[in-house]
Amino acid sequence: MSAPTSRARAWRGVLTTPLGATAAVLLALVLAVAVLGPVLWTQSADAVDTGNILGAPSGEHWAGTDNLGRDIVARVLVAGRLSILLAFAAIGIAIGVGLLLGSAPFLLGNGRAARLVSAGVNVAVAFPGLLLALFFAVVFGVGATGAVLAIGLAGAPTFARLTQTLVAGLAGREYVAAARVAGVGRLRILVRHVLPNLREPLVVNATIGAGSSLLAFAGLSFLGLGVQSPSYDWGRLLYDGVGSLYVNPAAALAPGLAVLVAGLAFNLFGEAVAKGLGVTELTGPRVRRPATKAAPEPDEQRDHSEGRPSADVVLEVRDLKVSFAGRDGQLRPVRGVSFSVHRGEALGVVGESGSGKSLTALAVTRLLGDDATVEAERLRLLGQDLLAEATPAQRRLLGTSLAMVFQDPMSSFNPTRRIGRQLAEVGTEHQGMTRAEAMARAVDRLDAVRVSDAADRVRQYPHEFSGGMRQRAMIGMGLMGSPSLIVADEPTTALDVTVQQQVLDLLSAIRDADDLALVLISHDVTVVGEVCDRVLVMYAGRIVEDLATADLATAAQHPYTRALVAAVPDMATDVSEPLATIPGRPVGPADTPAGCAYADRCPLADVRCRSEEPPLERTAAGGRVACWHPGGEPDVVLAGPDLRRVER
Ligand SMILES: Nc1ncnc2c1ncn2[C@@H]1O[C@H](COP(=O)(O)OP(=O)(O)OP(=O)(O)O)[C@@H](O)[C@H]1O
Repeated sequence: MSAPTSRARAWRGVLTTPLGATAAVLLALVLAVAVLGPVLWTQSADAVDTGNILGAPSGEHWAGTDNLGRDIVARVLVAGRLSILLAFAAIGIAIGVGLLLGSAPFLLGNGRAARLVSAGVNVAVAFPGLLLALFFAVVFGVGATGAVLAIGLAGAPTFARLTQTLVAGLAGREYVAAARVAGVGRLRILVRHVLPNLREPLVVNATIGAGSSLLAFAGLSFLGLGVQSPSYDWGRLLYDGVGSLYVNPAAALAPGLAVLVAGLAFNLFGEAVAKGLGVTELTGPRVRRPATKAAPEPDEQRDHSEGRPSADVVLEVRDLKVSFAGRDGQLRPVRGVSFSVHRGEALGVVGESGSGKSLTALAVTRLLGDDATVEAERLRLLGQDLLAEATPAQRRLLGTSLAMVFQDPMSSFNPTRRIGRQLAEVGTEHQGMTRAEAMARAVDRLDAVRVSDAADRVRQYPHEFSGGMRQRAMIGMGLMGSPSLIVADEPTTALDVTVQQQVLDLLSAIRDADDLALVLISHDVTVVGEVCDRVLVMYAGRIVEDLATADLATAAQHPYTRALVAAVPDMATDVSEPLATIPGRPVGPADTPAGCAYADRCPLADVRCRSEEPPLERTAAGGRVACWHPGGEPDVVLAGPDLRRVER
């Protein structure tokens, strides 16, 4: 139970700082007055004394009396409850409307309607809050209800903007992506995975907002637009007190002081909590088919394993391109990638950072954001066209046939939900299971991925799992359905070496047991060599070589593949010598040259390499290579740190 404990510790930390302790005491006092005020002092607050009208402060009446001789201090104490309730109601409206508007872009799928809502919120945020409140106060009429609605609605844009920012941040988290892959609808993702994570920033901001609402009420009541007689809040008392300012200034001062103290208490407490808990937030891709179908299929578009029966094909990718609108024109980090993966096959994708491995995987799993344009001649999973708009059937197919394993097992799970419930969601969403059945399946799947004491573990939160266990649980989540394909993007990079091996062994075992297809993305040739049958080597958004893993060490044709392999130290590496590295830096999508993208780093490059891009052509060994000098002897420079460090 370390979550509640660490949370409790954080709260204790908040309360033991001078600022936190002062704010907490002040807030407790204010709330105590709100609760007890009307019970203890209503009688004296209502006691009319016509013999002491507008009396000056005295021992009996510390702040004097009002125009009916009633005790000002007692009235201020009684007014606390209404003032605070009104502020809470207004903040409730602001949060409710803010949540609706702020989550709308996520629910609307970031299309035109979503952009319209965002633009509306941005305009409203730019509008001065008090002016908005005045506008609404006039619209809703004079009185407490009008003031609550006015202040609530005027505060909504700020909360909408906050929610929008927080939701956008959480929408990029891997557990949200995992839920999307699992086909969970946007509304459900919002309710289950996104909103629970907004609790803390929202509570902190609501606390601060309550302080500001108190001030806003005082402002409206002061203008005569708030609470009307005979009811009274602090603002109303202020309004009445100002009328007799020259006779008894304390009549205005006392409610003013109450607003100040209560506002300060809420604001300080909110700030202290934000500081203590580390809350810093205060206050599907466009899929397009190519316009014209490429005429005859070039050799480049056919891949290595085309001889195999088509019924075996799990994933088929032809001429996949991913582009983004850059400041200086379009960027295309994936420039025409074609491959197929068959049942039972493990395909590795290697290449240095920025070569387009992850974008390729994300395009296949339809997890790219709205800013990406995906084009492909063909993109099919189990024969289903992934380029078509996602129908419920397609979402189900993606949810049950495709499992995605991400790099960081911590961010792959929603930290606020128990592991078991997160796994079980796949069962209840896609397989029509009851909660109990899905939970039983979750236990079984955790067992299958070798998580010990699975029956107990399902009740734990992600942070109670070790890194390796979380990654195994993530794989278990993929196995809740009956996947035909597992896409694992750097699944071991965040783990230590011994745990890495366990996860790789597990992936291999699962593939063997269920005859699954596996796409394993890694910058580490050794990892891929260990698990995969076939390797795609990517460079600057293209496949530069496609070969059997067995050929990696001895029969690679492309100088880049050879350099990658040569850069991996083995038992024969002389430890007194610097480790091999590839000279130069990989080219980015903005500076891809006209000829071969690797030419600047290639020891074999000649004039042709620098002017003409080599096509991906079939090799005698049955692979594919894109090089004008395949098989030429590369001259690997021995210097510098190892490849992994060069890449990062
Ligand atoms: N949203 C984006 N907008 C513009 N460029 C992008 C975007 N996402 C990725 N890129 C660029 O696309 C290129 C390929 O990125 P990708 O993440 O696929 O590389 P990678 O081979 O997986 O590298 P890594 O191992 O570091 O994850 C990079 O140069 C990256 O900067």
